[in-house]
Amino acid sequence: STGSVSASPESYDESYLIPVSIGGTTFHLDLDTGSSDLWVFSTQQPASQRSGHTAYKQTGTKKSGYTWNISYGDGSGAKGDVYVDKVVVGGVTATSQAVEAATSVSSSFTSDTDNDGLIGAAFSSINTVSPQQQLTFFDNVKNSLSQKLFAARLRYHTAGTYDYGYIDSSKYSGSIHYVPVNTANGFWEFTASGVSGSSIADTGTTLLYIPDSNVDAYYANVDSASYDSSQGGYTFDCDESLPDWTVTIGSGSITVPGEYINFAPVSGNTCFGGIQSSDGIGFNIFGDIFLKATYTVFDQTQSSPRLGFAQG
Ligand SMILES: Cc1nn(C)c(C)c1CC(=O)Nc1ccccn1
Repeated sequence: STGSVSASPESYDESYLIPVSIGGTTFHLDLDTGSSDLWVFSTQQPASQRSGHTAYKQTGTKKSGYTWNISYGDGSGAKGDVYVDKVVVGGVTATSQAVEAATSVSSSFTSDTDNDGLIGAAFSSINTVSPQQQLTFFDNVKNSLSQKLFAARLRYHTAGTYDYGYIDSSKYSGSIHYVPVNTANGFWEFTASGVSGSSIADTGTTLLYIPDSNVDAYYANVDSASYDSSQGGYTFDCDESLPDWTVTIGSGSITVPGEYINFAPVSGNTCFGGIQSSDGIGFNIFGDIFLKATYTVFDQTQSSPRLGFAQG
């Protein structure tokens, strides 16, 4: 089988949401290649915590005694209990998917009323369900796909797609360049030339986080840029045109247009940069600012997983 689903950006491309059918109800979830839990808002939460969200009404079978608790690097988090239900994404069906229903979520999730939860697409080795880890949607369906892969085509300020089971050559230019993936930490982890340390391809993270030295070198070419500790990153005049950022990954190179690196206004005519420091995180994060310039293939067709990057 194959499938494709639209990925619609929230304002400023803060995240990209896909429609997911769970037990016959449609939820709008953030497909996150940086985590491995499929969790949704649920009627088990206080009404005030889930106001404005589509909430799961336990249509599936409860897995008694199973719980989950996830914390994300930005300090957000959620927890709850576990059901098994039918999940459909872009026409691809997992008949018995672990659906993690929230009993509590942190404030940033409650306040983002477009987002009804996350569908993780990293490796199942970092799923947080206890006492038995559960499989991601992709792990559950990959054997039924024509090819064991999915591909992300996120776009700047407009809807993109996630393709399942096939590569759509109309969505990129040039060729796809593949690099090996280190799965030891459960992420789609790879090495990028000229960017020190390990990097992860993470659709669930908004910005592009790279080492200080690369960040400083980039903003040295932006006259109005400075590091603003009150905002927690580099800011600049919203009207200043920004340089492109190019990186070599394997035998290919990807260019992020400067326009994509103006993330959003933070106050008046001051804008927050899409490139920020990964120092303190432990790895670099190639989030949406980068991914929206690419067609990225999350590929398990070989004996070892690999990532493919092409210019979008
Ligand atoms: C790891 C990390 N450190 N820091 C500062 C950031 C922003 C991250 C990435 C992160 O938190 N991503 C995320 C957040 C919520 C849901 C899904 N993904």
